[in-house]
Amino acid sequence: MILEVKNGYYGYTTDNLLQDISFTLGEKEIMTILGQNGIGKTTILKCVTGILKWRQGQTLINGQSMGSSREAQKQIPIGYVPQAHGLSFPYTVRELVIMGRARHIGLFSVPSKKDKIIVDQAIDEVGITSIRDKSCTQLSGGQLQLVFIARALASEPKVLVLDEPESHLDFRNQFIIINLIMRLVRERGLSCIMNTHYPEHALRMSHTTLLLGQNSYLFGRTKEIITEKRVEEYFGIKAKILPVPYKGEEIKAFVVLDNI
Ligand SMILES: Nc1ncnc2c1ncn2[C@@H]1O[C@H](COP(=O)(O)OP(=O)(O)OP(=O)(O)O)[C@@H](O)[C@H]1O
Repeated sequence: MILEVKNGYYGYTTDNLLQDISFTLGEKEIMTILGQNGIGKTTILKCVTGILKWRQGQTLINGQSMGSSREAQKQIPIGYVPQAHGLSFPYTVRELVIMGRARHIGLFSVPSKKDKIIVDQAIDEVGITSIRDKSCTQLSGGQLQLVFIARALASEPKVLVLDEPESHLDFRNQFIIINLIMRLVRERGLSCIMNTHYPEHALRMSHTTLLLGQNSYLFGRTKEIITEKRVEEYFGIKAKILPVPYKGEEIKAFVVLDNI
């Protein structure tokens, strides 16, 4: 196990938004977090990455508390990909990705040759070399999402944390992002935590799922968590989940029947 959250509580007011959240993330595992708008998915990611501090409970990295051990953070660096909104400052793609090297570059230093190689590798890995000198203000939503993923990769993370990376993208681009994340886990050996609004994406790509409800949550193997009954209970949606054989594997098709 590479990362663990133990009994996490968080609230923006005196009330707790998140209560007693616990889960584990294994090596080369993808975990998805599902739940309705405003339920607390982004807040969980911010607490996991240390942007927000758990009110109670903790994030453990390799068994060590992340808050108290800088060594643990160095051993298992976390790359964060926030929800991609448009940028108002016209950085080029390469300039934005170089920002991912911030923790490796001294305060008054300039990027080294090694930094630049790692940045170009990250740009290449997500397939945006042809636009690397373009201004980020001129990119499509899908391209900008790839730039944010490249920026996180440039930090050489062991764990990638992504906030709804496929939201606001068209059908094909959603799938390109999903495939990219699955490839990064397979080939780079990363582990990944990802928020999504799509149960079918969770079924397709994740090993484990945290299903967040108003005052409760479920965590476990994705195929055991995302069932027709749970989708009805947590989303108010009647759906069928059907097995579809493809390339020697079984993909789960998700068919929405009705809302209730
Ligand atoms: N900085 C903040 N200060 C006060 N309340 C906040 C803050 N950020 C988020 N909230 C509130 O906390 C709740 C959870 O927000 P969060 O963004 O974690 O939800 P989410 O599940 O990620 O939503 P979505 O699916 O719409 O992105 C919401 O009611 C939101 O309004």
